[in-house]
Parts: sequence; C-alpha cells; structure tokens
Amino acid sequence: MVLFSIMATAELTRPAAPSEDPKQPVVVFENVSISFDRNEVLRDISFKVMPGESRIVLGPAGCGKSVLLKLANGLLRPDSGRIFVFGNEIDVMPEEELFKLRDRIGMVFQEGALFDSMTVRDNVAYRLIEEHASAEDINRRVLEVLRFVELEHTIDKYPSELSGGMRRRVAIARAIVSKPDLLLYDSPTGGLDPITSTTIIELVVKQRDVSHTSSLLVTHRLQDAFTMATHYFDQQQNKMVPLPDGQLDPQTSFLMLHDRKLVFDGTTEELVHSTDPFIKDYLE
Ligand SMILES: Nc1ncnc2c1ncn2[C@@H]1O[C@H](COP(=O)(O)OP(=O)(O)OP(=O)(O)O)[C@@H](O)[C@H]1O
Repeated sequence: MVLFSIMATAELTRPAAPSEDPKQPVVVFENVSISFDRNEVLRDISFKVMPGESRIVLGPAGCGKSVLLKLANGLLRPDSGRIFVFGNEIDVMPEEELFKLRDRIGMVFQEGALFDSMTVRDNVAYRLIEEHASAEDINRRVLEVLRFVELEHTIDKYPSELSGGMRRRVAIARAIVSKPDLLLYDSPTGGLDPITSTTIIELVVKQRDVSHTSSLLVTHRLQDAFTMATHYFDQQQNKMVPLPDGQLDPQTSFLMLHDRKLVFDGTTEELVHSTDPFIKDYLE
C-alpha cells in the first residue's frame, strides 16, 4: 500500500464557491437511520460536508452508499435523524420546496442514466429547459459545459452512438449545467475500464479545482479515491497532475460504511494509517 506524507501547507485549500458561506456546512447528517421493509440499511449516520470539500464514500457492495446519496438530495427520507442541505432541514421539507432545492444539486447517477431518445444537446439542456431558461442561454451554457467535458463535437449525437466513457462525460455535463453548489456522484467510473476511469476522475478533479463545488462521491475503485486525494487539475497545462512532494489534497476526505454504520470519517492520512481490521482489509 502507498503511504502519503501529510499536507503541510494551507495554500492548497480551495476557496468556497462564491455563493457559499465558508463556515456553513453544505450537508449535515445527524443520526440518520433508514430501513426498507424492516431491513435496516443505514444506522445512526452522522457526518458533514463543508464548502469546497470532496467527501469520498467507500464501502462494500450493497452497504447503502447510493441510499446515502439519495437521502442527501431528498429522493429518500430517513426513518429517524435529521438531514440539512444548505442549512435547510430536508427530511421535513415539502416536495415542492425540495424540487427548488434540487436546482442547486447536480447528480451523476450510476451508469450515467442518460435519456436514450434524446441527443446529447437535449440531455445536457434538460434541467435548463425545465427551469424555463431562454433558448439563447440554453445554447450558450450547453456549449460551455460540453467544451468543459471536451465533447462539443458530440452535441447532435445520441447516447447509443457514444462510448461508455463519453456517456459518463455527458452525464457530468448534465449535472453541472446549472452550476450546482453540491455535486453527488454515484460511482461515476462504475463499469468502465481503468484507463477510461482515470479520464473520468480527471474530469471530476477538473470540476472540483475549477469550480470548487462541494461533493459527495461514491466509488468502488480505491484507485479513483486516491487519485482524487493526490492530484490536482493544473489549468495552465490543462491536465491533472500529482500534488507536489507527495502532498494530499486537504479538502478530499473519506467516509466508509460497513454493516449499516459509518465506520470511518476522516482524512486520507487517517484512512491509510487506520488500525481498524475491517478498514485495513478493505484497503488491501
Ligand atoms: N428503494 C429501495 N427499496 C428497497 N430496498 C432498497 C431500496 N434502495 C436500496 N435498497 C436496499 O438497500 C441496500 C443498499 O443499497 P445501495 O444501492 O445503497 O448499496 P450500495 O452500497 O450503493 O451498493 P453498490 O456498491 O452495489 O452500488 C441494498 O440491500 C438494497 O437492496
């Protein structure tokens, strides 16, 4: 296993997105539990996401990582506990208010989940159309995000004409089109080969370092997680590069779920040095 040196400097700390109060958590889970048909999936989960932070959610298959993301955008409601997003308690929020709140949240679903019958343009524009943005604004913004994910040339194609990696890029473009303050990524590299996965993580890191958007990212690939923790996006070189001197990104940290509970909440350094037998086993 690779061990990393502690980030000694504060200058790599990213600022909060301009619309955010840097001291107010973007997401707070307080003692959240949820069951389906008496099958308890999450028990007493508490954690925070601060502005500009990327929190990577790890854990074995079926441990509730997707459920946690769905709780964070109000698609599921907890049985007990409280969830705050942008300071609003969402577990008691009426559906129409949740709808408005979700305008500030971008979600990249498992497998991308694009609309197959729509072109790339319409997939990406979907949310802006729902928000009744003007045709001119929609065009401009769709082109802007497709350029960001380097897929401008696919604008008139259908998802079936794209590779798996391209479809994920479109899914990311669709999630960021309305400039969200929180991004929820559900296994953005799931089912992709390692090389394509790295290009998707490079895009996630680019989004993180260019827009400073807070995020929760579920992944099955430890490699993705450690790439995010050890790299940054260099805008001059227009590529992702390792942080100097083996440093770690101070705003990328980890949550680990196991057997319904949150068994880890901490930094990369703390994770790799954990003496917990389950975590050691998981990392190996
Ligand atoms: N809407 C639902 N109704 C009933 N059970 C559900 C529902 N959503 C999730 N579950 C159950 O909750 C558990 C956790 O599911 P979840 O998809 O969150 O796991 P995960 O950690 O994301 O898994 P994976 O790593 O395989 O993607 C599973 O047992 C699943 O069957």
